[in-house]
Amino acid sequence: MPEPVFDASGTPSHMASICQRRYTVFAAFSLILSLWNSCSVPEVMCSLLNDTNGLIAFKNSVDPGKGLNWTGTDVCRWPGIYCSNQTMLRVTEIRLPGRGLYGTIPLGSLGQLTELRVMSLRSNKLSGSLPVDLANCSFLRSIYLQFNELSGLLPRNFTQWPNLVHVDLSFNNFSGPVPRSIGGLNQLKSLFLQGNSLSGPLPSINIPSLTSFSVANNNLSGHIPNTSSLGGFGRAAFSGNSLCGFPLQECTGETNLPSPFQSSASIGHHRKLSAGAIAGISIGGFFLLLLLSLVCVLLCMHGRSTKQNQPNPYPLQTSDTNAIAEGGAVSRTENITGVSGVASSEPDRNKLVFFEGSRYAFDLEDLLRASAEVLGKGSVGTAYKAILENGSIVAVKRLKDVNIERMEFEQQISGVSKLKHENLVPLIAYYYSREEKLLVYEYMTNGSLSALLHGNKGVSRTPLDWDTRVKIARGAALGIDYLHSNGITHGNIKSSNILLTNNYNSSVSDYGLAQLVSTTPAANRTVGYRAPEVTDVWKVTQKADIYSFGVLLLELLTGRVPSQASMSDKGIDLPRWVQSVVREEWTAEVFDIELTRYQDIEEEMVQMLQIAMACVAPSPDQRPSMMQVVRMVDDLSKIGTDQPPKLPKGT
Ligand SMILES: Nc1ncnc2c1ncn2[C@@H]1O[C@H](COP(=O)(O)OP(=O)(O)OP(=O)(O)O)[C@@H](O)[C@H]1O
Repeated sequence: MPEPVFDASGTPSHMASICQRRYTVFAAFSLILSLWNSCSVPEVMCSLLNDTNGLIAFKNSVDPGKGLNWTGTDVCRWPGIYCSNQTMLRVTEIRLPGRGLYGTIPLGSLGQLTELRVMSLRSNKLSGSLPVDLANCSFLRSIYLQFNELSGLLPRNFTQWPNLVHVDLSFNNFSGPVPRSIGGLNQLKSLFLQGNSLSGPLPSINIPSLTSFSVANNNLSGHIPNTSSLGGFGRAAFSGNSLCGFPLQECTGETNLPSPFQSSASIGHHRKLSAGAIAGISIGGFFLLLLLSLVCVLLCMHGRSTKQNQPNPYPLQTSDTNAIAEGGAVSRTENITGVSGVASSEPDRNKLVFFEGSRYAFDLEDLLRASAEVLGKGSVGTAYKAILENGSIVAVKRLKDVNIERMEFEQQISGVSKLKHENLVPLIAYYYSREEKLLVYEYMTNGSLSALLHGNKGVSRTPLDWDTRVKIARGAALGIDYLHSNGITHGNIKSSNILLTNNYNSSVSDYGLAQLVSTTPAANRTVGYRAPEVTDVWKVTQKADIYSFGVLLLELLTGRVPSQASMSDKGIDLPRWVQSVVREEWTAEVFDIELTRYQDIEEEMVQMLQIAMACVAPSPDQRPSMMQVVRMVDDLSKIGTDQPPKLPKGT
């Protein structure tokens, strides 16, 4: 029975047990070496020496910056190395995610850890191919090597690790075929190979235990094998390849048929092209290019003259980046709304209706003169950031497809305007005309939680620390609880609808819109947050909101994007994935790599995970109410007490 990673106090439990039964194996490293050389000691000691030597070889190769603080003679005390007394204190786990490891895993290193169960080296910069002697680690259950720069072929014979349960090799540079032998891993629960350069057909994988799977964004081609275990995974698991068949589009003609023979045939054909043919193609290509350039130049010249003569009434819709780059005020006839100062025939076309207690003082004219940039396009319309001449900044949501009469619109919006809470984005004003419906909100300076978590993954990224994540979760929970206690269902809880101020106070946006735009088709709404019982996206219950909030908590904990409706899907089914993870011994693997830098947060993270899992319970009745969620988050965060902030490790 595998041990849990954390015990009740949040301390790694195997570490605790190891500490109890730890014995000093060797007095000094020199002694280790002399023992190794003579090897007249019992076999277990030799094996332990192999572990030590293997780890030293690994460190020497991948830790040039000497970031691994592996000192002392007892490998079981080295950070990231775990032993088990069940295996006579042999190394059973190596967990070094995000430790800046760099270089290749050499032969004679990890391949010496013959009792290894868990190899977690994700999010490093490991490169080169996997050493063949990893075959010696025949007890391996979990391999996490995602987000490295590993390359070469995948091991041909995966059945050399018959106990494998979790394999994540995603986001590396592996090439060549997906080995058929994977199909023989009958305990496998998760297989992630997405984001590599794997090619050829997808072999038949029929493993009943498989619950998580992706081969997206490789170069695979041909039919998706029609097996019962692959049939349950959505399109996103296969997208970004040249695959066809369920759940992607049907295979048509020869183009989608398994390709190894086709491609080798066509390569052969290319090789046989004569020099004359090549010259002909080159000359033809040159003239075609010349012709295309000419057409482009003519089109550009024509475009410019048209622009000068005819003002575009919707500049931000058609050329967002130009509008931002030009940065100028939008003129009266070229404005956010598209409402020309002279075009509308409605008597109160200029009326921007402010709600009671608004601290803003501007009218439609001012809004039309504001400079604007597109914040994003959502399912109900486009959102703009508008900077008014008096310096005020507001967010303007230009609703599309609102087909209700003025009176009904005003009634609905007046109800929405009465919802006032520090964790709701304040609605300031609205505008209604036959052509345009606008909602004006307070602008939230720190953008959305989605952008904060998933945007800017470059070196300039500021990590989102644990306390801030808890603060954001709590604010969002309070906002949703306020809506629920007023009988309102949000219907679209997701990270792009949680907006943040400078101090990371979080507010819920887009509340009360479901009623306004009920006629809008909602095909492109995000599905990753949708509760399983919801079949009509506009008819959601408060319990479905709680499910969505649970997914949002999982997003905060894992840093992963929940699966999207769109085909450019980077996400996964978060509740399903996390469930499969926590059933195993590797709870620690779910947490965002960014969080591993902070001290003393394991217990809180595990508690937050429990709250999230309660929220995403498949049955609505089993989910807590939002008020209970707020209480649980409060218990966990103890916000307002004198808790010191969580510091990065090593400080
Ligand atoms: N008041 C605001 N302050 C700052 N940014 C905002 C504001 N309102 C919306 N945004 C940002 O504008 C973008 C578009 O928002 P919008 O609500 O129109 O679409 P969405 O949230 O992406 O999708 P959906 O329509 O399904 O809610 C999002 O990135 C959102 O974070």
